[in-house]
Amino acid sequence: MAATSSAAAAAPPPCRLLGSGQAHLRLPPSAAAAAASARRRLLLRCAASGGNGKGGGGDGSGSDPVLEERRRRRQAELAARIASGEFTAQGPAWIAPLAVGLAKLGPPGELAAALLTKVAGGGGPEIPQAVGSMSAVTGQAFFIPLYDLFLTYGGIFRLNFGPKSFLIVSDPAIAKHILRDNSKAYSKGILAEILEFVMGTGLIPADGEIWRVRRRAIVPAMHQKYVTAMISLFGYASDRLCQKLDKAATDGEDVEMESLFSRLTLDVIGKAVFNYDFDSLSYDNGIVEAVYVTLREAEMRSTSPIPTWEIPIWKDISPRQKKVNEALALINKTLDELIDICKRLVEEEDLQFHEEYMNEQDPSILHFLLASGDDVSSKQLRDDLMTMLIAGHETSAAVLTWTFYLLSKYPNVMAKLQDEADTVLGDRLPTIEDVKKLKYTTRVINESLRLYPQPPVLIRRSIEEDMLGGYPIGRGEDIFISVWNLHHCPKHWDGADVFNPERWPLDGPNPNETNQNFSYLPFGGGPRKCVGDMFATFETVVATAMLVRRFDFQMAPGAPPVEMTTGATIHTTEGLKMTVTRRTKPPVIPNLEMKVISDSPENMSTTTSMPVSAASIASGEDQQGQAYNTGGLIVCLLYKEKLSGRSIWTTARLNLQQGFQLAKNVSTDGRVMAGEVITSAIFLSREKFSGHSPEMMASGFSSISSRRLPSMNVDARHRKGQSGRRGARRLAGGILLGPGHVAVDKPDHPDLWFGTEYRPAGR
Ligand code: HEM
Repeated sequence: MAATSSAAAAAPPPCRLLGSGQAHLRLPPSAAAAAASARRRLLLRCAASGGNGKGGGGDGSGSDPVLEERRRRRQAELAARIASGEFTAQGPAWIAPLAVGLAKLGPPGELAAALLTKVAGGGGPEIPQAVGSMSAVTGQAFFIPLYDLFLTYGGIFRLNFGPKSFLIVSDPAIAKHILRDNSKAYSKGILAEILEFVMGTGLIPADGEIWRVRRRAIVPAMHQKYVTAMISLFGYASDRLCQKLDKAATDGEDVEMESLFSRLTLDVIGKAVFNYDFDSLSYDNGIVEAVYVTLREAEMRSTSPIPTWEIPIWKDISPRQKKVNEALALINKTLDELIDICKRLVEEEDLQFHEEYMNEQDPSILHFLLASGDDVSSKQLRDDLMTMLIAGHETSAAVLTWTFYLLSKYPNVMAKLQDEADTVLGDRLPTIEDVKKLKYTTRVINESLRLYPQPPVLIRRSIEEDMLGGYPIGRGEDIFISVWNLHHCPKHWDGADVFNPERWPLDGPNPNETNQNFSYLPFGGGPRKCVGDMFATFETVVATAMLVRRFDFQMAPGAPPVEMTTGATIHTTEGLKMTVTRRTKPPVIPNLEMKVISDSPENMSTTTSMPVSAASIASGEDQQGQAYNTGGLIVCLLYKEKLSGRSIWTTARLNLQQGFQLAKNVSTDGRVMAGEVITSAIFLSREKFSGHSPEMMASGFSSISSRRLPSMNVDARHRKGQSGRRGARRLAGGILLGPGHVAVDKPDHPDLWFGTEYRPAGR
């Protein structure tokens, strides 16, 4: 996103950007009382607790009471301090910072400050002023206290922090004026300063002519055909994450979802922007580490009280800065190499450039830019790529993190979501048509972005004089447009703090800043609106649908409380630790005619037709024994019903050779040649291999793995009290060897089950 950008920017530092300082000024008693009572009524549960479950959306299944209490206390304290007038300044805008400066000079200065405030207090209408205090913002994300101040001071007020002063905008009409109607009067200000070291003059920080030229070059690269091509990239990347979660579910390990989402979106954006596979879900290589070092630095700079990176000698000797410089050098080198490779590809290809130009093998934005003949320096190209990498990475990761947090709190939303994913996706990787049908999933993302906007604040600086909300403002004003406040404003939203995807009708338009008249700004608005809005929406919808289709997600027992902090976007303070369990649906057990082959190799070709159903294996001790006696190989077949698209499980008992034979018949796209079977998984009972030579087993396994049998994801549980997963292990080709009993899941045998799921070959 502009996210980072915005984010970093967006997350102006409680310290460096806001400085420090203390105020002591008055709010008229009646106004203070009214504000306090409004706050009591409207007290926002802006904590990560996910709302109170009222309203159409969730059931509000509980948040941490200790956390809630701490939050309530903090807010009540702040509310009381605001009501006491502690934060209220009077007089013209320049007075408070100057008065604070004078007061620091000792008693004479204090006297001068008091006089100044008194004399200046009698002017015309002035922007309401609040004076920030460090103690009000420490220990929580900086945008949270701004919400209470907004309820007191209104849609525009000035916040003075020591010598610094900011205009805080929470009014949709003023936001529209700044972002859209008079956008040329505003630059990115502080944001550009903070991000210069990593984004240079990339699209997010750039202003003026550079921004105009680069935006005109980059926007066309994200055309409809490109975004459609990205859907399969989102699907594959999400599938990789599913595989990781499969393993965690099998191993019974909890997972930290925030970092996994960060990796998922890094993998996506690397391919999408410059065709580089970070594969960060699999490895932590140098370049992945370098990207994270750089991101952390951007966050640190946006929240640090002292800009140590600007101190002449220190910046050259500090180990931290050295590491950052090395990371940047590695990223730049990698980008230069990718640019060179791409240039060669463009020279060699004989595709004609046109509006919807796209190289199928490399649909990246970089490829489009080079093919378009974009006449730009390597440095500018690197700045643009780096900007999009950061913009498209952190925002999407944050959206997924908070969406899954909310889903864990609202199980009824989760159930609806899973229903939609089952119906629309079945076992397939999503297509663009599927994504359009995932309407409820899209509403969940829309609503998640309302409650947790990424970034929570947009930053601007006035470069001309202007009128905001009826108040004149001068040049050089630093402005924070609080998207958080706009999205939580109790006047605009019913149940503002409730996660309620139903507030957005399924058959209505996709909510955006235009149809919500700037009360909803998930992707900004006006000429600087996010260029990746459709990309990001599809990405998060695909990932969400694919994950919830396969897994249930709950907060892990003993997980640290989920609280917000600001980096480039809204982060959790201690991660999002979740327990992931595979969804086990009671299998529909058909009485299908299955071929059961005799145990002896001579009779391999002789097939006996007899009815075999899952129940015949799972329903009793005798039959289980029988299953093992046939040769120890149970093949699970997943049928895809042609008409309904529903999956049906059944099993057949086969001997080893038969199993291998079947595996060989699985084509590389996962379909068994003959019939409707789309995948298979083979489970073996180790003890039962005794009758087969090691050579035969080895050749069987290698033939399976060379066919890339798609049964890579296998869950097996063994009968309670037996060796369990300790004895189970994977072999080549995803075959699970387990010493225990294996049987098909069955509602009346919840402790006996196994399953596998369809994967396209090679995934
Ligand atoms: C859910 C994910 C995303 C969110 C919430 C998001 C949000 C935003 C917002 C709010 C802005 C406006 C910033 C401002 O006005 O200061 C923005 C700008 C931008 N975003 Fe995104 N973004 C997301 C994903 C992406 C992706 C995937 C890309 C690239 C592929 C991207 C590229 C950009 C760029 C280049 C800008 C700057 C546009 C300009 O200044 O002309 N964003 N984003």
